[in-house]
Amino acid sequence: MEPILQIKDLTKKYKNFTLDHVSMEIPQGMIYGLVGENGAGKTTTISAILNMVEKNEGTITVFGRDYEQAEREIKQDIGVVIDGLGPYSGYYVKDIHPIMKKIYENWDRDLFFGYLDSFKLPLDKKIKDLSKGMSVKLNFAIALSHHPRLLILDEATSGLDPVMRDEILSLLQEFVLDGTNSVLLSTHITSDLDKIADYVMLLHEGKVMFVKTKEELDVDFGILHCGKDMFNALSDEDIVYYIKEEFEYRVLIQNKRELRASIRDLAIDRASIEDIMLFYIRGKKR
Ligand SMILES: Nc1ncnc2c1ncn2[C@@H]1O[C@H](COP(=O)(O)OP(=O)(O)OP(=O)(O)O)[C@@H](O)[C@H]1O
Repeated sequence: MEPILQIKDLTKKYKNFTLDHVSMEIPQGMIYGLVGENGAGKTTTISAILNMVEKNEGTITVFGRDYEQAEREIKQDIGVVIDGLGPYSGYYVKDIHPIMKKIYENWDRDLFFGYLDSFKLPLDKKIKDLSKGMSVKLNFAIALSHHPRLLILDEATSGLDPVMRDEILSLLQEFVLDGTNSVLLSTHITSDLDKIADYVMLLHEGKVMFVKTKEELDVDFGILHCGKDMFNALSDEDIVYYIKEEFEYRVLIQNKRELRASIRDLAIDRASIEDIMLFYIRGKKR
């Protein structure tokens, strides 16, 4: 099956920052999470995909077509939640329908009003008077109501309370359920990715630190707390990164299962995406 999105060697140079040869492939039916510290390059990646900033190098293929050459057609099949609804702030919620109908060939009136209803969004409220959560929900309703095949979200769930976030995460899982749609989302809230991501890419200072399936992260990685003797007994291949604390070593290990089988009574904790990210950014290589 053709990937929904394919990026090869995407490079964008700013004065003090380079997004450095980022490549990614999002298969159909997958949720792909982009994580990294502030300034890692997540928004730059998404902006370059959407041709909102000019890239220096690289190719971007969406639905099998070169993005630059077929941007108008491709955009008809992409739903985007990347910033607020600034340009529409003076409009009422109900005004969005006639505007979007002109933009999207597949705009689905019933679907849109269905979302407004299920999100309990008031039709007669001005967009600038919506709460943060309400405007995020409206943004999602807009992004989904033209039957896109790819959703691109930049920090879309930050600022939402846990109940609303959960609702949105369920919506995303539903969106990819038929196996043909995909989602690319960047977030600081790594626990969201623990819940729903199929793939995770960690960006650090413009570079890709890793791309792993969620299953690989769960099955391979673990955190071992140990003393010096045990640390010295580990092989270099087992240690991804380590952090030396005052009284112990904290070690991000890979090959969790093999290690458990070969060394008895080893206490290995589960590594969340946040743990893994911290080790990759703050940890040391042996
Ligand atoms: N227009 C610009 N001109 C110069 N530098 C820029 C520009 N836009 C972004 N940058 C720089 O690029 C780097 C990456 O920024 P980017 O917004 O992509 O990071 P991010 O991972 O999305 O961060 P955050 O999590 O804080 O949103 C930063 O150092 C930022 O200052």
